[in-house]
Amino acid sequence: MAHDDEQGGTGVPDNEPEQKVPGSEAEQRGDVDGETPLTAEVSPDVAEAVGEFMERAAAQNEAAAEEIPDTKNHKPGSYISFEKVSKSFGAFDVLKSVSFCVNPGETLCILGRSGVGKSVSLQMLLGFLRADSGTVRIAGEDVTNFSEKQMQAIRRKVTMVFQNGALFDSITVGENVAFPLRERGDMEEDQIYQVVKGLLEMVGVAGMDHLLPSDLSTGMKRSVAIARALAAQPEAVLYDEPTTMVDPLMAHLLGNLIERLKQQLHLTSIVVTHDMRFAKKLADRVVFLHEGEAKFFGTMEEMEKSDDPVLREFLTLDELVLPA
Ligand SMILES: Nc1ncnc2c1ncn2[C@@H]1O[C@H](COP(=O)(O)OP(=O)(O)OP(=O)(O)O)[C@@H](O)[C@H]1O
Repeated sequence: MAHDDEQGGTGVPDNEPEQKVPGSEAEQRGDVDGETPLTAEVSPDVAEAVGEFMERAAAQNEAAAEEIPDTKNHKPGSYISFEKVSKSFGAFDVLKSVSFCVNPGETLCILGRSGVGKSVSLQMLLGFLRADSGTVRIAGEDVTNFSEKQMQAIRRKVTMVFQNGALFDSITVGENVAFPLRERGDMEEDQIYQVVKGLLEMVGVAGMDHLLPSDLSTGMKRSVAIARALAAQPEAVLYDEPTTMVDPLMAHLLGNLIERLKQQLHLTSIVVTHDMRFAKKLADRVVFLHEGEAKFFGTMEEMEKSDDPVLREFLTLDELVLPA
C-alpha cells in the first residue's frame, strides 16, 4: 500500500538531522545475532526499569502462546491465521481464498510484487478492512466479524508499525512513546520517564525524546514507532515494509532489532517486505502472494528450491536487483 511518507510534514528534509544508528560497534559492523541483549544499549540509570518492563513483556508473550487453543492437534496453535480469505474491491479480486498462518513467537514474511494485497492482508488483520469470505483468527479467536469495539481490544494485542511511523505529529517523540504507557494507568511518571528513555536508547534514537516527529528521518520515525509499539507490550507486531526508504545500514539494524525482539520477547511478527535479504534473515516462514493467491507458503529454503516458474522469476529478478 502506498503511504504518504510525511504526515503534515514541515518541509524538513527527510535525512535531517544526521541519523544515529542503533546498536553497539559490533552490531554496526553487522556481526551480531539475535542474542545481543535488548538492553545492551540502555543506560545504567534506566536499565533496571527497562529490564523489568521487558521481562514482563516476555512472560506475557510466553503465557499468550500457551493459551492458544490447539485447534488442529498440533501445538502450539497458530497465533494468527488466514483461512481461505477472499477480498475484492469492485470487480478486482485482490485475495482469492488465501491461507497462511504464523505460530506464536515466529516471524512470517509476506512477499510478492506491488499490488498483490500484502498491505491489504495486514489491514484485514487489524480490522481496518473486512474479509468478504473466509476466516481470520488472532490469538485463538475468530475475529472475522468482530465489531470495531472488539477489534480495539485485538489492536492492544497486535500492533502495527507503519512505513511512516504514524506518530502523533503535534507531540514530542517522548510523549508518543509514553502514550501507551500512560493509557495503562498503572505506572508512576518516574517509571514512565525511565521506560521511555530506555526504549528510545534500545531502538537507536537516544536523547531524541524532546524532538517532534517532523524533525526525524524516515528510519528514525520507524525506530520511534517500534519503541511506541513495544511500550504497548503487544503479543504481535505487524511491520509494513520496514526497510523501504532507509539506507542499507539502517535496514540491517532494524532487522537485528526485529530478530532480537523475536528471540528475547518471543514476539510474533508479520513483516511485509520486498527485501529478500531481510526476509532471508528474519523469516521462519514466508507466504508469496501472486495474482490473488498464496502461491507459496513455507520456509525460505523451500521457496528457493521451488521449480515454480513464477517463484523462480521473482527470485531471479531479486538477484539481478540485489547482487549478493
Ligand atoms: N481501500 C481500497 N479500496 C480500493 N482498492 C484498494 C484499497 N486498498 C487497496 N486496494 C487495491 O488493492 C490492491 C492491493 O493493494 P496493496 O496495498 O495490498 O498492495 P501491496 O501488495 O501492499 O503493494 P505494494 O508492495 O506496492 O505496497 C491494489 O490494487 C490497491 O489499489
